[in-house]
Amino acid sequence: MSHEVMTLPRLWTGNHYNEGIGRDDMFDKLREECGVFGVFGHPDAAGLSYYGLHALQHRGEESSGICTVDTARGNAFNYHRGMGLVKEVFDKEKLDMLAGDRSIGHVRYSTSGASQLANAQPLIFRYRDGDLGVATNGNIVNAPEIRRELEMSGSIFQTSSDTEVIAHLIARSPKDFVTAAKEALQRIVGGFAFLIMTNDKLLVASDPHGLRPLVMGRIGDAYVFSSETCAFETIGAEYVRDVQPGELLILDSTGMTEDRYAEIERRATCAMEYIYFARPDSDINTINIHSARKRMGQRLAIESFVDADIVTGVPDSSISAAIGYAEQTGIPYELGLIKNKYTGRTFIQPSQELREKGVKMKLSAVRKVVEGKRVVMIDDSIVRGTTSRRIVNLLREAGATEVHVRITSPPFKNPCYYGIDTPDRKELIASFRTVEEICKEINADSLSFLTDQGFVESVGGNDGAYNRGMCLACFDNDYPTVVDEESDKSCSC
Ligand SMILES: O=P(O)(O)OC[C@H]1O[C@H](OP(=O)(O)OP(=O)(O)O)[C@H](O)[C@@H]1O
Ligand SMILES: NC(=O)CC[C@H](N)C(=O)O
Ligand code: SF4
Ligand SMILES: [Mg+2]
Repeated sequence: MSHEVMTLPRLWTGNHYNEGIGRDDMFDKLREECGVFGVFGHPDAAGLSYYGLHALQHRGEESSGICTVDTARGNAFNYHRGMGLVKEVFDKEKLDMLAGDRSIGHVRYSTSGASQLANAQPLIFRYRDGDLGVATNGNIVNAPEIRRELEMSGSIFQTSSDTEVIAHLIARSPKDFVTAAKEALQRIVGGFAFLIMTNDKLLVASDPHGLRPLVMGRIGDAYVFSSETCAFETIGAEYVRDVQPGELLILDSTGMTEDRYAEIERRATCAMEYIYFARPDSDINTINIHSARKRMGQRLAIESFVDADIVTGVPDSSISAAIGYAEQTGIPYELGLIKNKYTGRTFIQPSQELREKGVKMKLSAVRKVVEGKRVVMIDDSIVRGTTSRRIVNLLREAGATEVHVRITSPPFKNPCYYGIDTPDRKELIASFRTVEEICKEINADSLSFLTDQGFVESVGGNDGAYNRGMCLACFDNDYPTVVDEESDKSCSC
C-alpha cells in the first residue's frame, strides 16, 4: 500500500507523489463516487474527520486523506493521504500528527484520473498566499478543456485528476481568494461538492444544480460538513441543513458567511443517490433514503405485481425496497440471499475454473429458504446485467422454481458525467436491449422496472408531488448541463 505523510509548516516547499496501486476491478459494479467531510472549529478536527470518513466509506474505497489547519500553531497545514480504506490509511500515530481545529477529508472512488496516490485527495498545493487543500465529490465536465487552456499558457499540472483545475484557476487569478474561488466555480461545469481550505479560510460549495449531496451540521460550537448525514450520527453532530445548489459558504476567524456564486439553474439532485449510493440511514434534501427505497418497492408492487411465495432483496442496497414490495403485496419477505461482508477490494477473484466449480465470493443463496419457491428478486439497478444474471442463476441453482426480477429504478440507458463511474453507453444493457431481451439475457421468468413517474413520486413520498428536482439523465438522457458525449468521461484529463 502506498502512503504519503506530510506535515507542512508555514513554509512548505514541495510535494512528493508516489506511484499508486491500480484499480481493482474484481466485480462488475456501478462504481461509487466520493465522500467529503469537513470540520471547522473543533480541537480534534482530524479525529472527527476520521470517524466521519469511516461513515462515508461506502462512497469510495480507493484512497483516503485528511488535511488540517492548526490555528493554535500559526495556521500550519498538516496532511496525510494513502491508498486504501480509512482504517488502513490512518492509525493513532498518524492522527496525532494531524493537529488542528479545521480539517477537510476525502474518500475516493476515481472518476477522472487514475487510482493512484498522486490523485488521492485532499489535493494539496502551495500558492502565492500559502497552502491550499481541495477535496471534492463529483466530476468537472469541462476539466479537459480548461486544463488544456491552462497548460497552453504555462501551467504544469501535478496530477491527472479533474479536481486540480480549480486550484490553478484560483491561483492564477490576480483577485482576492474568495473572488478568485467564486470565478473559478463559475467557470467549471459539472456536478460537485467542494471543500476548499487555505491557512485562514474554509470554503464550502455545491454545484449550481446540487447534483452531489452536501450537508451542514453542528457539534458544539463547531461546524461540520459531510456528503451524507449518516456521518453526523456517527460523530454525534446535529444536522442543520443541506448546502444549496450554487451556494458558497465562507468560514474564517470571523465566523460563517452564507454567499452564493451562482443562481439555482435547475435543481437536479442525483437520482442514483436515492436509488443506490447513499446509506439507508442518510437523509438527502430531508428525505430519508431507507424510507424512499421502501416506497420505491411499494410502488413497484403496484406497477408490476407478480404472484410468488417469497420476496428477497439483493443485499445490501435493495433490502429496504424488498421490504416495501413485501409489505405492499403481503408476500413474505425472506432472506434469500446473503452477502459475505468480508469480500472487499483486496480479495483475489476466483479463476474462471473455480467460478465454474461454484466458488461464490460475494453473494450466496439460502437454499433452505428458496428451494421449491417462486421468488421475487428485488434489485436497485441493472447496469451491465452481469449481477442480475449471476443472482438469478444462484437462486435457480439453490432450487427456486421461478425467479421474477423487479428493479427499483427505470432502465439505466445513459452514462453519468457527474462523478459516478458508469460504463460507456455501449456497455449499458438497457441502452440497446428491450425489457424482454434483458429478461431473456438474465434468465429471469419475468422482469419489470419502475417507471420514471413511479420513481419520482416514490422519492417525494406522501407530502405531495416531488418538486425539489432530480437529475434522471441516466434514465431519460436529459442532462442538466452540457456534456461532451464524445469524450471518454473516465479518462484522465
Ligand atoms: O448490472 P450490473 O452491471 O451487474 O450492476 C448492477 C448491480 O451493481 C450494483 O451492485 P454492486 O454489486 O455494485 O454492489 P452492492 O452490494 O453495493 O449492491 C447494483 O446494486 C446492482 O446490483
Ligand atoms: N467520485 C468522485 O467524486 C471523484 C472525484 C474526482 N473526480 C476524482 O476522480 O478524484
Ligand atoms: S446521470 Fe444518473 S448517476 Fe449521474 S448524476 Fe444524473 S442521475 Fe446521478
Ligand atoms: Mg447490488
